[in-house]
Amino acid sequence: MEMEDYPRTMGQQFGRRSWAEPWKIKMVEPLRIISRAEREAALKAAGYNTFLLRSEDVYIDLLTDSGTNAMSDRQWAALMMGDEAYAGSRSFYRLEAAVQQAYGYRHVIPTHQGRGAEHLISRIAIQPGQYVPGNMYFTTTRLHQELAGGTFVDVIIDEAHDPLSQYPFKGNVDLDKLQTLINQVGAKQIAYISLAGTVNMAGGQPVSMANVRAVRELCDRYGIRIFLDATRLVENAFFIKEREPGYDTRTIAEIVREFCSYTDGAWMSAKKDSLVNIGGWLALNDDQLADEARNLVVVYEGLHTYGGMAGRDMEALAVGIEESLQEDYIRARIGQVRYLGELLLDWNIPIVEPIGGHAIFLDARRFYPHLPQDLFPAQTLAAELYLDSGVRAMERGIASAGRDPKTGQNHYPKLELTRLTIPRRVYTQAHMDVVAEAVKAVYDQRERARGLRMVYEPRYLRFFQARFEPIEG
Ligand SMILES: Cc1ncc(COP(=O)(O)O)c(C=O)c1O
Ligand SMILES: N[C@@H](Cc1ccc(O)cc1)C(=O)O
Repeated sequence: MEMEDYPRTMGQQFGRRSWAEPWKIKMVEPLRIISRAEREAALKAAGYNTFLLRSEDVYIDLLTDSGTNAMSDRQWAALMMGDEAYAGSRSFYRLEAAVQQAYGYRHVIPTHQGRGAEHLISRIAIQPGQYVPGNMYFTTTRLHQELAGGTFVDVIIDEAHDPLSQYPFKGNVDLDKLQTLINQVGAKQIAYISLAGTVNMAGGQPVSMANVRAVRELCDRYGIRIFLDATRLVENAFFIKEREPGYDTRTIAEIVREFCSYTDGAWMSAKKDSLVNIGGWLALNDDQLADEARNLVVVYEGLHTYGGMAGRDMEALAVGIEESLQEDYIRARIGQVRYLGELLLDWNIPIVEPIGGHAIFLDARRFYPHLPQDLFPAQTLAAELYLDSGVRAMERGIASAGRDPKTGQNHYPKLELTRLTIPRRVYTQAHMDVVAEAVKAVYDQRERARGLRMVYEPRYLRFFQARFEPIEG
């Protein structure tokens, strides 16, 4: 299929007719915008790190799509049905069935959120000294792999590191890179393939079904397992349906099931695709590995029938899984992200293309070509955007990439991005217009930006708590 075949806007896809969200608003939460002088004070107090702002001081919050989703009336009703038994909660069995049905794995171990599950899978499936190839790093995923003694190796295709590449499946694994690693270290030294769909750090880019099938075939030749980060797999399935030959008549639910069938298990941050505010799980097909995970979960998360979630959380999650697979929901979800991205493209503002699933990623290298990466261009852009409009974004560049644990040297990622992440079912098209105009205003003053210097650097996941000061001049 040629790239020209893809509809650039949802509007084009449906001719001249507009689309709208498949829900109406039943409850509202007031927003507040503080003055420019107050924003300057708030940003300074936060060390120019948007993670350290108080949400009260934020107008439109595009920090993350994690746990920031609006639940449906059915989910709120489900909360009342939570069974808060310590052991054997009815709500767990309901969740277990929902995960088995939607994702197709045999064993389900609940966790408080995604990184709880990342911790478990890393502890049980990595031997110290082993390698973990994956389609681009994710911060928490890689850290847990490293803490378990593993070394992450990036085997994503080169296109993923190029914000301008229009390749439709920029999340794909490069089979040659994977084969080279196998040849170099030997299959026994590979713990598993860490596969994510979509790929968060690449711009929410999808993996094709053909690619996961090919990875499966390669791994079968060597007896290597594949574990999937299923956090945004529903969004990935939307892109497969839209772009991959043969999938346009398949349902999102069928695509999700087929994708998972090529993998041996998955971990999940349910705070994204599954439309809840907290929760996660680890799912495995192997009985012995599942026993180990079920044993370890009681050490770190809670009993194996709640894993850190309340019974009500598990009820809401079970409903959220079903809702996430509805076609009209996912079309509107991705459609809203595209709406914002296309406004920015119309103004020639540099973003990662094609537009991905959960966010618009501003390309800070092209936005601020005069700022070297050591002056934190993406962090600077997030700070400037907040100052201009009270819109909160997130750095996804050199600060997020952290340091090599062996050499202590900074990683210098090719992608230096500022992420405008869209919570699900929360903001309207008018909010997207305001955000686009705010980005435009910052773009119009781009020569004035001077960059930041890091003055406090925590040891783990530094971007969450690091503090910065502006470069004067
Ligand atoms: C792709 C991906 N994997 C894993 C995680 C970890 O999940 P959590 O934030 O729920 O711990 C996140 C978000 O943090 C994510 O975006
Ligand atoms: N996974 C969430 C929360 C998070 C943010 C940044 C991180 O590096 C880690 C976790 C997100 O992508 O928004």
